[in-house]
Amino acid sequence: MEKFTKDETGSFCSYLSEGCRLCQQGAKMVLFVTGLCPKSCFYCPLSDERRGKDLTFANERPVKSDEDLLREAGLMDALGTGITGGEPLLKIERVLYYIRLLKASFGEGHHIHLYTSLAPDRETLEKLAEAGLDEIRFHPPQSVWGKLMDSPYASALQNAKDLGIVAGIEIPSLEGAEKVAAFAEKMGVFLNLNELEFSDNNSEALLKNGFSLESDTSCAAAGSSTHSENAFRACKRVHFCSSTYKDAVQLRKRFQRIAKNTAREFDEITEDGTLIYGVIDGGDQGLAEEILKESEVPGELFEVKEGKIEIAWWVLEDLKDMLKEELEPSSTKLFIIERHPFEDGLVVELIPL
Ligand SMILES: C[S@@+](CC[C@H](N)C(=O)[O-])C[C@H]1O[C@@H](n2cnc3c(N)ncnc32)[C@H](O)[C@@H]1O
Ligand code: SF4
Repeated sequence: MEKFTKDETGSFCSYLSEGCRLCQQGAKMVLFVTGLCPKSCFYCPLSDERRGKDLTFANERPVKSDEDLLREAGLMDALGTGITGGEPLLKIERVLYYIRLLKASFGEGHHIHLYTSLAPDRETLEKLAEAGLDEIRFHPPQSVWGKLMDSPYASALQNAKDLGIVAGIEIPSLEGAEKVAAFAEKMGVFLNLNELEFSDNNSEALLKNGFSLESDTSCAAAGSSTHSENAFRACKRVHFCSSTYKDAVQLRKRFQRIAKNTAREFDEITEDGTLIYGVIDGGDQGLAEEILKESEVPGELFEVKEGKIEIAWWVLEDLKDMLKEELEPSSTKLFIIERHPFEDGLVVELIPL
């Protein structure tokens, strides 16, 4: 029997695919190809903004042109891309186009994996292999977990392997996972299990299906990890990715990569990969600029924007009394902000001065 030890986030594994390895470094861009999907998994985490809509995103950035995609990959210094959705294969031509574009722009070494809940035919897999797809992860619905050997997923996995695509199965960790593990073992492929997570959109369905939150501070569903422990015994190549791990490690590392590439001289990068800077907002901006000049604040420590000045937080702290006295009559606001490291990134904290 395989032995396993959990790390501090509750994850454990006996095998990590190359796609997972890069994801753990925060080096995988997430390419959401379309929000369209023919399945209706009760645990589907897609938001209303994406579900059922034919929209494309690179990480959180809407993709309207190739430049949007390439710019996002450049910003985070991506070493690879995970193609997801919705169901990416509903837009197969788009998927093939993006695989070719990414390989042509960043080299053959740019690692690309794809998620699908379908069992594509050989011809589709041939096209994907020709375009350069490195890894594919199948997500069969829970209703077929007990009869996978007789399902089209068996031939899809075999065809993918024969065509030189690294193949695996990726499912949420639910009852019956050990049957999928036995199937993965027979097929000689890896199995990724995701700790079942509550999201804004699936909470009601998860509660209805008998799940509850593991704790007040986590999105994980209680009991999900137990099914992975059973699966681990049935397959040599298993990875259980905990909800905490996704938040604590993957996202933080991706933010750190983006922050390193986008931070201005005066942005402080936090351990979480968020940025902290000061803002002089509204009011008499001309006077604000004058005060900064008179105070001999170096030009690289602030940036003048439409209706506001962004500035090193420590400079703003030093000058806040003077700025308040001079600018308050024109209703200027001073604050320090912490936000996710992209344009209009989510504000984590805002401290008025
Ligand atoms: C979000 S889906 C995206 C691609 C595609 N729609 C699919 O389901 O395969 C990627 C993986 O997320 C996992 N997943 C889906 N809903 C989940 C949930 N509520 N909690 C944890 N993992 C989930 C599934 O294992 C799936 O393979
Ligand atoms: S296959 Fe993926 S996108 Fe489609 S319903 Fe299931 S979880 Fe949602």
